[in-house]
This record gives sequence, C-alpha cells and structure tokens, in this order.
Amino acid sequence: MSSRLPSAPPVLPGFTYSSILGSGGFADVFLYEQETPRRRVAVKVMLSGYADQAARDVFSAEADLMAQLSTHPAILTVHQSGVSADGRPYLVMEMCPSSVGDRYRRERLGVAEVLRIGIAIAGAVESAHRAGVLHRDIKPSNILQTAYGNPVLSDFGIAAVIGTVAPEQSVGLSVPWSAPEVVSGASQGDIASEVWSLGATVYSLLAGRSPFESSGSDNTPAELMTRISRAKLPPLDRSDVPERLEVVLRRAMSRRPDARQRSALEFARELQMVEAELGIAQTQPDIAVDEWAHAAVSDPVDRTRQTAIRQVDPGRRPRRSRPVPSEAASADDARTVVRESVGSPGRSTTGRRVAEPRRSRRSAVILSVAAATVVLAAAVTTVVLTAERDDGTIPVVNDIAATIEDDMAVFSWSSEDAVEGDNFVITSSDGRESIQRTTEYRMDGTPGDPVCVTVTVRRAGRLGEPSAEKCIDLPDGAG
Ligand SMILES: Nc1ncnc2c1ncn2[C@@H]1O[C@H](COP(=O)(O)OP(=O)(O)OP(=O)(O)O)[C@@H](O)[C@H]1O
Repeated sequence: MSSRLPSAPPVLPGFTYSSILGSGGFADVFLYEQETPRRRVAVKVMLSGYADQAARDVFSAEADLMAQLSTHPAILTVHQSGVSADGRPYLVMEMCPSSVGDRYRRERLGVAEVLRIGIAIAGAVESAHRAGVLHRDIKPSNILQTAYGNPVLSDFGIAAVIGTVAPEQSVGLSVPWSAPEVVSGASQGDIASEVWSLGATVYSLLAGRSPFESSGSDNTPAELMTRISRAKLPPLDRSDVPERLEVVLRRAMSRRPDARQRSALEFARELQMVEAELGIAQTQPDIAVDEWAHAAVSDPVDRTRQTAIRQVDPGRRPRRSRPVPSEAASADDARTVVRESVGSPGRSTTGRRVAEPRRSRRSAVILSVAAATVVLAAAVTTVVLTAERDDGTIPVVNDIAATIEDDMAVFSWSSEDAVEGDNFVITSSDGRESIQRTTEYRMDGTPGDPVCVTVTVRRAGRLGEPSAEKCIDLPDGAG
C-alpha cells in the first residue's frame, strides 16, 4: 500500500463505489459493485497527475492486451476499460480477495503451494511469450489470488513485445526481482530475464523476502543492485525445501542468461520434477500450443525469441529431435520503478519511484504505447488461448512403447481414443516440446544416456493429463 493518500474514487455509470483496495505508484484500485451483471469488481484508476493522452492510450492498450491474454486461467481477467468523467482512465478487473505479495511476508507459505503458484504463473508467462509479449514486472505483488484461491498474474502495464525494446528506451524496474543484466541496463528484458524474475519470485515466496535482501544489512536499492549483479544466491534456510528445488532456483537465477532455463515452460517443468520428487500431485501449467506459436523458424541461439516448439509435418518422418524454435511466438518496496535510458544508470538506483516519476513514467508510457500498439496489431490475430476446462474426457496416453532404430530412440503409442483434430504434445527429457498428429516420435541424445518423453493429448485447444514418462537408453556410440 502506498504512503500517499488514495485519490477520490471516480463516479462511474453502472458502478457503485465500495472501498479502496490498494494503491500503486500510478494508480489506485477500488472495489465497486457493478450493476449488470451484478458483481463485485476491482477498478484500477490512473492518478490524475499521469492522465494525459499518452497515459490514456497506454491504459487502454493494457486493457486490450490483458483482454487478449486473460482468457488464460492464470492471467487476471479484465472486463472492460474506459475514461472517467474527470478524465482518468480505468480498468474494470476481476476482484481478487488476496495477493500473494501481501501474504508471503506475513505467513510461511508451504512448499507445495509455492510450487503450484510457480508452475501456474510460469504457464501464464510462457503463454504470454508465445504471444510475443514480455511481462517485464514479474514479482510477488503482481500475483493475485482469485476467489477460488487460484494465482493470477496481473499488471501488464509495462509489457513489451519480445525483441522490440530498443536499448535507449525506458523500462519499468522492480529491482529486487530484476535480472543482473536488466539492473545494469545491458538488457531491457527478454525471455532469460523473465526466467530470472520467475526464479526470484518463487525464491521470495519461500524465503519471505526477496532473494538478495538480508535482515540487519543495508537493503537500499543501490546495495541490492550490487548484490544482484554478483548473483550469489543465498541458500534458502528451510529444511522442508529439497535440494533439487534450490538447484532449479539457482539455475533460474544464474548470472549468465544462457545458463538459465531456456523458457518459462522449462522452468515450470523443473518445478514439476520437484513436485514428483516430493510425491505431491503434479500441477499442470496451462500453455497455449496453437499453430501460430510454432509456425515460423528463427535463429535458435537468439534468446529474445521463443524456442522449443517444433511443428512436425505429419507427412514426413521426423528424423531428429533438434529444436526448431518459433518466432511468433528500499528492498521491501515491491513497486515498479522507472529507469531512464541505459546511458543514465544513476537514475535507476532507487527502489521507490524515481525522483521525477512523472517524466520517467511518461517515457515508460510512450514505450508501452508503442509496444502495446504492436502487440495489439499482432495479438488480435495470433493469440488463441484456451478457455475451456478439461471435463475429464481427454484421453491419457498409457501405452508408449520405446525401441531403438538407427541409433535413435523411437517412441510410439496408439491413437485408439483419439478423435479428428487431436494433437499430441511431446515433452522430452531435454526440455523440448513438440506438437504433432502422428503417433511416433524419434529423438537422439548423448550415446549411452537415457532419453525420456511424456505424451499429452491436446483436444480443441485443451491439454489432457500427461502420460507417465517413458525412457529408453540410447546405445553407446549413437550419434
Ligand atoms: N484485481 C484486483 N483485485 C483486488 N485487489 C487488487 C486488484 N488489483 C490490484 N489490487 C490491489 O491494489 C494494489 C495496487 O495495485 P497496482 O497494480 O496499482 O500496484 P502495484 O502492482 O502494487 O504497484 P506498481 O504498479 O507500482 O508496481 C495491489 O497491491 C493490490 O493489493
């Protein structure tokens, strides 16, 4: 909650004001009762000091962007947007009774719950990436919990289109959860920095504090930035956190971006492995896996692009499982700060709003407008996210056979229960994912090592339960 007094709630036709829910740096969030349909909604209203034309544009761009993305079960639902009679833009959103950001410092969250949250949010981030959108402000306070207790990612206010953020542009920055290359200004954000923020967020939920904050030390943003740049992650001091989870988080928060998980999905998969090791039910991340997400091919080493989806032509026999990436595809202050351009690092050393928030925000707003405009142009036609729930009718593959042919592993299964239009999503042990219609999958790997897959039926845009993992050892000398 902000130290400033909240602004006056605007009069909105069709809505009755109830109470204040919270305040951010640029907006207040109020509880209103909507008349039709009758329901309680959260209304985020931009402060009048920021409500110029550019701000109005970005607010409505954020609304459009979130409306596109928010069919995802782990992204906050936006119902509508508008401009109040006193000229302030507002977003009408699903009302969320609690926030993970409020909870994690007050109560000790269980490992199972943190894993569930981490996997769900990683699924949301992966889906945004596949729509070509970076969130750029992943942190505990941007994870709300719905009335059903489900975590949802909110606040796409400073989202950007993957690969379009120019180095000289300003960027919102929540220091404690930002990657070293972002706090140093070397990067304006990419998939690797989002993986860091996911790791930092999960770490925070377990530790009850952000990763580089330590009690009894100087936790000013400048000091935090120095510690983040060294990236020496302190171990979590919890006996119920398995070593494997610490390894996953250390990897996500590796100093070198290319040492991190290659995608939010890979991060989610590693958290699932921890669930499996702990013997708790596996959480399934909801991922958009429609054709648009894997139509194009780009440079596999370009970390600003989405990787790991491979479209297999059913008419051709796949030879190798090499990935074909797609293109479309103060420390306790949780607030986003706005950093000026890379060339002015001195402006970035505050954990609260920078000294000239209005001007800085304006830069971010302009960036967001530009980004969101591009997003909207692309997203309207390309984002196809799943909205239906699995009613239990999607079959589960339970008969995977594995053989070796030409030194390669060949996995095959039956399609008895499949219907017209079903696809199979194959997740292999090297973290790759592919989607295909055929019932055979070939992969290579390191000679003598095992390779494993799980197969999941995808029906009408909805994923079923994954199969059990099937493994086979590659022969020595395979290549
Ligand atoms: N949909 C919602 N339902 C209930 N409460 C909400 C909702 N959205 C936001 N809030 C509350 O309002 C507060 C302010 O939200 P807002 O998104 O403006 O700021 P923030 O994310 O905390 O900070 P900043 O935007 O500066 O990073 C949140 O901390 C949360 O407690």
